[in-house]
Amino acid sequence: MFPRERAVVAPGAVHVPGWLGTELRRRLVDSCRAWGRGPVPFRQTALPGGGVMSVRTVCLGWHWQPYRYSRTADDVNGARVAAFPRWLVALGRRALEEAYGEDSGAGGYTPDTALINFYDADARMGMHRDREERSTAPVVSLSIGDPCVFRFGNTGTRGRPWTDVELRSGDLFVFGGPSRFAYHGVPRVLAGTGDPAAGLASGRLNITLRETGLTDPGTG
Ligand SMILES: O=C(O)CCC(=O)C(=O)O
Ligand SMILES: [Fe+2]
Repeated sequence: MFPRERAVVAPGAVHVPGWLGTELRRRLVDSCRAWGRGPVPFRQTALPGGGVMSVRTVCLGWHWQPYRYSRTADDVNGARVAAFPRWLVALGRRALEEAYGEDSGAGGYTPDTALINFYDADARMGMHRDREERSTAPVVSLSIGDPCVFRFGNTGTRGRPWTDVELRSGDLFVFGGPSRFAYHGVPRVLAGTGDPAAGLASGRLNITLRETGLTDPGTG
């Protein structure tokens, strides 16, 4: 086993292998299970073209649906999504500091939404940009469970050039700065055993933390 090296995949896009220890992975798995019990369950997102995403998703703070955020999960059960917890803000700040260093402005990072995606062995995610946010703050991505191929492209087109990165359990990937609005996707999940030590028997969890830049109507 060779230690995997941290890598700057594109300007502002940093991969830090094995960043999450067992305790945090376990806490995240437990928390994701609890969030999936309500107020809004995991759902396969319906796309405007009639398709359905293969991943199962639940959101915190703000609910994402193609292609906007709202406080209530209008395409699921209409409930207001669970609050975005303070400890995830702190984790997001630590992640930015890890990726970009001490003077990265991580202290001002205040993610207010998380998209939690569960991939079974056949799930994937097409090339897309995270662009419903009204903030240019970085996206912090945490992976737990089965490895996957994460395809990180460019800001101009869905196509090449791109770099394929294997994301494994515990890996951190941050994309900000010139890479914030780059295309990316998950062409495949690699056969694996989940992460039994973290309490995930199979599949892959990915959690992205983001700043929406949104405020509730009437609150400023
Ligand atoms: O699963 C991943 O690693 C990426 C997820 C993603 O791109 C998204 O939720 O927008
Ligand atoms: Fe994304």
